[in-house]
Amino acid sequence: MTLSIAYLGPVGTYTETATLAYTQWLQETQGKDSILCPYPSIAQTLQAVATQEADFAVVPVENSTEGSVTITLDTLWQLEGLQIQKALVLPIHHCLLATVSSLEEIKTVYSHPQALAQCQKTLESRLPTVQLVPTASTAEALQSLKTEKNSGAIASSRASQLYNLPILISYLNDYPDNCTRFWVVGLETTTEGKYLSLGFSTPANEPGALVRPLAVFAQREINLTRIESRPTKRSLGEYLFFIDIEGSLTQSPVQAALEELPKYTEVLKIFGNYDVLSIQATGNNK
Ligand SMILES: O=C(O)C(=O)Cc1ccccc1
Repeated sequence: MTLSIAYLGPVGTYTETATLAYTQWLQETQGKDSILCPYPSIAQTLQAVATQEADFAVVPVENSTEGSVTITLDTLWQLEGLQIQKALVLPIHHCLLATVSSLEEIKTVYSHPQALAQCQKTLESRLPTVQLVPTASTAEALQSLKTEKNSGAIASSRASQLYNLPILISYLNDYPDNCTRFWVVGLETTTEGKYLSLGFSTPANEPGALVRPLAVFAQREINLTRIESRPTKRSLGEYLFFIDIEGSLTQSPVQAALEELPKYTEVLKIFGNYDVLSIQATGNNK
């Protein structure tokens, strides 16, 4: 059976690069074939799995420079039954693509908001007067280069090759170790792996409301690797908390912590237990 994998398209996005590395891993370790299905937004990519249009979705979740991709956290919270199957870490190396030959000719730069943010200092110093315009993905930004002469787009060198567009600046990142973590999401419940992600709301806005659920892990020497808050969207100042821990559902301290956690949470969602696949930056996947 060929697996279908939804990703933020079109062809040439960083998410596609991460997805291709995952399909290669699926082929090499499990002998499974897969096809890639591009979607126009991260929310639609995740919905494709929730509605069983696709078997898996690959979505960006966090960047080392810019932090969380909030639409991924919000959509994962809203949709029922999604489970993280794996995390993928991809080094991100941004380029400025343009058809004009000098920087002075560029009036507008298009890209995904994460890419614009990851290059903001460099843009400020090298292109201080340009207008920055967000697009649904880095590859989507390349459409503007066709229609608008004085425009540039931030995308990968792979996208430059695929769309046959010249690179005007080959290194645009503010920070050299710029990496993005992606999650592979499916419907199958996951029960083992090095990391576990969960989200919860707290029953009351009172002293200790957050420390109590966190202490459940600390008391058992379970390490937290990340915490992120998001508004509940019900009222100002009310939050959901997303946490990642180091641990597997096969370990009894983790099982005990998860049994105790409902005492101190209002809604609790376990998003999955998974391992990480680090993707090397090569000529093919940059
Ligand atoms: O727009 C893309 O290419 C994406 O895959 C989203 C993204 C943007 C910037 C860094 C990592 C992922």
